[in-house]
Amino acid sequence: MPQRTTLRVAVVGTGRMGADHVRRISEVTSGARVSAVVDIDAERAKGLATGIDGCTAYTDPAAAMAADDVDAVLIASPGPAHEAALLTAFEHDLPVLCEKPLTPDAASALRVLEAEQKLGHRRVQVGFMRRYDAEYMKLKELLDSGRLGRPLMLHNRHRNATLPVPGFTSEMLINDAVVHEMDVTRWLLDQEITTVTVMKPRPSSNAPEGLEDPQFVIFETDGGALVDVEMSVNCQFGYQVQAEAVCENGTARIGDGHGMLVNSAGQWGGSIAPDFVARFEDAYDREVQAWVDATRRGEVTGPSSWDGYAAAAVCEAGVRAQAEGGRITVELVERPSLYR
Ligand SMILES: NC(=O)C1=CN([C@@H]2O[C@H](COP(=O)(O)OP(=O)(O)OC[C@H]3O[C@@H](n4cnc5c(N)ncnc54)[C@H](O)[C@@H]3O)[C@@H](O)[C@H]2O)C=CC1
Ligand SMILES: O=C1[C@@H](O)[C@H](O)[C@@H](O)[C@H](O)[C@H]1O
Repeated sequence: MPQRTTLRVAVVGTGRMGADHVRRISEVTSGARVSAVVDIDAERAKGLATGIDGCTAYTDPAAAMAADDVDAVLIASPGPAHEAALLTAFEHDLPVLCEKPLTPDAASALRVLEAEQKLGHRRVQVGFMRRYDAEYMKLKELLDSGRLGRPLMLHNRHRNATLPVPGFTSEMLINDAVVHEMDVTRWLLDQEITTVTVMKPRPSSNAPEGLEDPQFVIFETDGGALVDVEMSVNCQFGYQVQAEAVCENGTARIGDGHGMLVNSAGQWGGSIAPDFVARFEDAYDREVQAWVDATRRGEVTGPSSWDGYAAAAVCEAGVRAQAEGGRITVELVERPSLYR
């Protein structure tokens, strides 16, 4: 299929992630440019648009998506605003890269699935960027090769130095953060998560009053694997994401560090990224490039709306497990043929 000319992208939401994606598309990604930025904060949108040739600032996502110079949409507004933006993009049959979460709950994610099915073709890539991280990709390749035998367990650690955003809640540890482990579990193992259990130690004294941090989350899968996630948003020392697969004939672990190991002044060691923007910079670059390349070929690849829905359903079970205790069963509808 012939490549389309430069893809003209509207970026909806220009906060931390949106502004970073605007920079990425303008300076790193090939084959695309930012033709519109949208933010309910007019000054923020105007400030960004001013520095980019041929870029218009909007406060209304629908107005941007109706513009003649918009071919595709990158949604980076907060989760609760995603459904409306996605449905508007579908009205214009525009391809979308939607930051995680697809939507904040399973019912709204199902509405998105239904609307996309009415179009008759996939339009959405969900921003589960770990699938584009070099280390996660290697782990996936190894597990798929079968060299280590069947995966039995996956141990994960997901640590943020400090609260990712002010006002972070105990539920957000699940919905906003562990949602990444839900996606990588489903993707790495190619299995659905069937139950969620959440256990909580005594909260860290670094956590603000009322925040249950850290939390220990356990998934069971329909392939018989057991997965644990230690989740913290107050670990203080840096941003650390690790995963260890325990298989029948061996184990494989990623996330132990990058770059140099230095011996100096009686110490040995490397450095730890300060935050997700630094740790996953390459993954975001690869994710956006993959989306642009696929869109220019007229294809949709990567995590689908189904993956977004499945993660939302696991999040719901996780939040119930937090509140009620015990093992909560994940309720999933049957996978529609569009996503098989
Ligand atoms: N993949 C990843 O590792 C990460 C993904 N995210 C996701 O990215 C999205 C954005 O998160 P942040 O950039 O951290 O949030 P943020 O709060 O920094 O920025 C959100 C921006 O959207 C604007 N906004 C709010 N409602 C809007 C609407 N209806 N239409 C247009 N603009 C609107 C706000 O004014 C703000 O400028 C979220 O879905 C979040 O979960 C965030 C951090 C990391
Ligand atoms: O998606 C992300 C944030 O929204 C979330 O708040 C962080 O905990 C995660 O580490 C990051 O990847």
